[in-house]
Formats: sequence, structure tokens, C-alpha cells
Amino acid sequence: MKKLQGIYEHAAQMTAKGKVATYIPALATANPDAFAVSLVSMEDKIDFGECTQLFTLQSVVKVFSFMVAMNHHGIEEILRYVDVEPTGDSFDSIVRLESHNNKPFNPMINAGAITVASLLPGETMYEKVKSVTLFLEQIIGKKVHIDNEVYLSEYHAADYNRAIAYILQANGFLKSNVEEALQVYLQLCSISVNVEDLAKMALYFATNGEKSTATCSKEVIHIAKALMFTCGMYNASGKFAAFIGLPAKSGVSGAIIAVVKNGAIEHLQGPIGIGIYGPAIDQVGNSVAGIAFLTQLSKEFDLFCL
Ligand SMILES: NC(=O)CC[C@H](N)C(=O)O
Repeated sequence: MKKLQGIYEHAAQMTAKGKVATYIPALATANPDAFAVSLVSMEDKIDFGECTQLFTLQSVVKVFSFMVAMNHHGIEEILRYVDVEPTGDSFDSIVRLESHNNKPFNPMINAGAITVASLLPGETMYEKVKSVTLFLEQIIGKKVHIDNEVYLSEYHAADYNRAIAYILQANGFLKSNVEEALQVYLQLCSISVNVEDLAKMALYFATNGEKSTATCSKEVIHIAKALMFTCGMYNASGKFAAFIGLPAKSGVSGAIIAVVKNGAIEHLQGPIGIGIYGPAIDQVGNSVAGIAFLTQLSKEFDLFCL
């Protein structure tokens, strides 16, 4: 345990180098020094820091809503609305909505995720949100709730996302109206979890969902993992793939999931899911302590997946 403890303690010091997100007012109240990590295998788990602390998923949810939409409509249909190509731009960038036939480049950027939100199964906003929360509840094994304060806070500061949604609608990529797509998207971003929940979400990918009641085709899980590897860490995804080498997804709340298909970390063996919460983020939007932790962890325990 000593090596892992050392990696955690070293990374915890890095929180000072980041800042909590403030563009969503409710996120600005997070404790910048918070840093919690959970690692789970099929048999065991290791936790560091305050593991019961709740926070919102933010962009981490994008992977799961994409999977629910693909499971429902089929891969080919979803690919008509959103591509699987990295952008190298920031997650909220609007510039490429005028290239590439106006199609969102991938479901990990806001444009793609808002499109996916409009495609979720269900007639109403409530049913669309429910389709994703149910999927997550099956993966985590407990009920999840939406943090209404964070949702409303972002909803009232959502000009940028609303602008993206209007462009998408004008170009024929939304299956619902702008407000509904936006509300579904923002409610999904506001799903509240702790790091152990995140670790279980990551373990789902590590095991290809094999022992879970959350059904998803293997092909969809593969696509989701490939997207995490190529686009999961915003416009730092290339560096993350090159220097850490794990499929991962982050959110501006400071959440990260990282997937170890087959590893040995202290007494954990085989598929391992990693969940991280460190709200002090860098300029790209990734948890500074989280990146520091995963960089050293991957190196010390030889986790590079390729
Ligand atoms: N990168 C993120 O986590 C972004 C999610 C956030 N809800 C937004 O749309 O801006």
C-alpha cells in the first residue's frame, strides 16, 4: 500500500496548482483542496480521501448517455447525428459546427452531447433523463439523484450551450426542441455521485459490462472506450493517451473515470475501475491532482493499455 499511498499524497499536493470551475456558479463553492480516489476490482477496493463526498458528473455522463442512445437507436443511426472524430478544440467550442457537414465531431464535446440528449429514448424530458439514470443505477447498484442546485445554476448561465443548441437545431441535428435538449443535457450533467460510484462506472468498462445487469452491446462499449481514449480528456486527450495510456473521461466538477482492463495495483488484480474527485482543475478542464495521480500510477504499475 505504501507505493500507492505515496502516489496519492504526492498528487494531493497538486490541488494548489488548479482552480475550481466558476462558470457554473454552484461549482465555485467546491473545496479546492478536496482530493479523493477510489480503485475497485471485482473483489476488492482501495479508497483515499473523503469517499462519501458527493459531486456532479458533468461531462463524465456524456459517455453513458451516448451508450444509452446507441443501444436504443443502433450504432448506424446515431452516427448520422454525431461522429467519432477528435477535435483538439475545447469542449464547448462552436467553431467546427460550420465544417464537416455541420455534424458534431464527437459525443464528448458539448455539441455532440446536446445532440445525443435530444436522441435519448422517451417522449418527455423526464423519460429521457430517466433512461440514463436507470442505466447508471444498474451499473452502480444504487439510486442516483440530480443535484437541482447545480442544475438550476447552470441552466441560468447556459448561454453558450444554448447558442450551440440553436446552431444544431438550425442544421437539423436536434430531435427535440432546443430547451428540451438543453434541459435534458444539463440535468444529466448534474447527476450526483461519489468516487466509489465513479470507480464502479469505470469498472463497467474494464469488464466490458460482463457481470453487470446494465445491458449494453459489446460493440457499443468498445466505441465508448475508444471515444474516451481519443476524446475523453478534452483537448488534452492526445497527451493523456500518450503519457498515461488509459481510456478516461473527465468533467469540470473535477471528476475522472479511468479504465484499467487488466492490471495489478497493490492487492487489486485484473480489471480495475478508477474514480477520482479533485475539483481544482487546469485550463483545459481536467483535475490537476487527478492527472498527477494517474500519470504516476500508470508509470509505477505499468498500466499503459496499448
Ligand atoms: N466539461 C464539462 O464537464 C462540461 C459540462 C458542463 N455541464 C457544460 O456544459 O459546460
